Amino acid sequence: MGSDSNYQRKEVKGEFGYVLQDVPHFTDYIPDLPTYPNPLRSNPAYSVVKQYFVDMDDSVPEKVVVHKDTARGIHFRRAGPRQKVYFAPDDVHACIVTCGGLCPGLNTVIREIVQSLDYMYGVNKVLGIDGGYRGFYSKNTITLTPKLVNDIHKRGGTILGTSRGGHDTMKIVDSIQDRGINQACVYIIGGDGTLNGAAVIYEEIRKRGLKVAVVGIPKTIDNDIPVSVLLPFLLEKRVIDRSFGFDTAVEEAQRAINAAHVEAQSAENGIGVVKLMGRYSGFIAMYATLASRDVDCCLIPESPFYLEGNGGLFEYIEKTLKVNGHMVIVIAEGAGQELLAAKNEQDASGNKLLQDVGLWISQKIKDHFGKQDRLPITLKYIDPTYMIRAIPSNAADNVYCTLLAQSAVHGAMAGYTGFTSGLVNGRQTYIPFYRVTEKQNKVVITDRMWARLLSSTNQPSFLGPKVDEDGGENTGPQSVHKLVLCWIGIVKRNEFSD
Ligand SMILES: Nc1ncnc2c1ncn2[C@@H]1O[C@H](COP(=O)(O)OP(=O)(O)O)[C@@H](O)[C@H]1O
Ligand SMILES: O=P(O)(O)OC[C@H]1O[C@](O)(COP(=O)(O)O)[C@@H](O)[C@@H]1O
Ligand SMILES: [Mg+2]
Repeated sequence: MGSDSNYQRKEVKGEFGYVLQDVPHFTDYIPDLPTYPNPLRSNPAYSVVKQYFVDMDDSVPEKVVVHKDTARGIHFRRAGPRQKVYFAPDDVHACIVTCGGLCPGLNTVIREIVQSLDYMYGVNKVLGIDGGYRGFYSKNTITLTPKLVNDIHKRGGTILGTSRGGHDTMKIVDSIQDRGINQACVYIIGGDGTLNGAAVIYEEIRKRGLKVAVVGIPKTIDNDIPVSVLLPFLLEKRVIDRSFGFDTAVEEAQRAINAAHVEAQSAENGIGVVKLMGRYSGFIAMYATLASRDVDCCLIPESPFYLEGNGGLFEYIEKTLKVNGHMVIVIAEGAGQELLAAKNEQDASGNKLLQDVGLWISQKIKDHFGKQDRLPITLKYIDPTYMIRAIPSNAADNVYCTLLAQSAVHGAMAGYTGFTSGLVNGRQTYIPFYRVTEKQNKVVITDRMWARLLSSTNQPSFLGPKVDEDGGENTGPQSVHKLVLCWIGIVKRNEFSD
């Protein structure tokens, strides 16, 4: 195997097009480091488990669907404990920070990092950074012990607090140095913005030659973690299977959709509108729609829509009300923003501040059907936005958070740095920062999942009027089936989908 590593990227190439997109290691920039046997070797819980330690050559493929003549492709380092560690338990300090918006499971990740460090590696100097990145230099730290964090997974939010914007990389790295922490693991839990920040912190730490592992744990309720790869037809596919908290958020969204459905069903021409989170990516709306089966129309930022005319939303609403007598519309907060008056404002982190598209669309529907008593409708608007992210994580997310946190702890103790832990094709891996900072993950509307949704709701594609073979206009739900078949054809040819 040949290796071509540089400061930014560390790639190992093997036979048949094998590529390992490796993560940085202390030994890349600090010579002659001592190593220690992994304390897990004498831990009764692990010493009986055969092959508990991960083989150095284990890697996980980014793509599992392959053809017989395709190259082996990109791989990531498999996560898990190594035979040797680069920290002696008594020497190492750890700290944990949570940044950005809330997400179910933050407390579970904090709890598991603290407990894994102590129970598996004997590390008991763990500090919590208060209130996001700026807490490194503007607030007192919180001492975290297994006892203190024992019950926190039952609570929503983050016990450490969080914030957007306003951080200074130099001051953060200075504060790590000033505290006299010369051997440290910094666990940074956050979304796309946070991980961009973590990549810069890692670079500064490396520039200063510090033995400080910078480890990210990807958090985003929107599932927009930007790990993507360019594929044929310029389509993108995410690498991380899903982000923690997403499952919980989708489950909670069902409650709002159910309420909207009950309200709509109980009124003549009842319409329930539910707004869900998703600033740039409509994953929550898409999965909540697929899960609920009560939704007749799902609108997401990636798929532009229009209201009036053939194939438009109003026409579809009218048809659905005539056939079913009621309907439910789910709209992601970032959908249709181009139809609203531009605001051009940003939050402290530089994220676009959105207009309330739920209120806007509800009013538009009321105005349209109220015009000349066109169709008497009853519309109820439900906005559960913050409710779906302020709750504790469900069982599946709790398990997922535990694995992410344990993987992160194993990786840092083994001397890896500048990486995030992440589930790839069902396996825990270490992913270099540059893969999570290059792009934003979005619903691909030419992907099989969106086709499944269109087949399930039978909603229009909003791709504009289409002309039939016989020359007539063919718009709305009927043409969706053709579109779906066409997409499935593309998917089958390219196999980029799941
Ligand atoms: N492009 C960026 N480069 C460096 N740091 C960033 C960047 N975007 C955001 N940050 C920092 O990350 C933190 C959280 O970012 P934000 O976008 O609010 O949340 P999230 O990480 O959940 O996307 C903020 O403190 C902000 O200063
Ligand atoms: O917390 P705020 O500033 O109101 O932001 C709301 C935004 O936070 C989110 O819940 C998550 O965004 P982040 O992943 O950037 O934290 C978005 O869905 C939503 O648009
Ligand atoms: Mg974000």
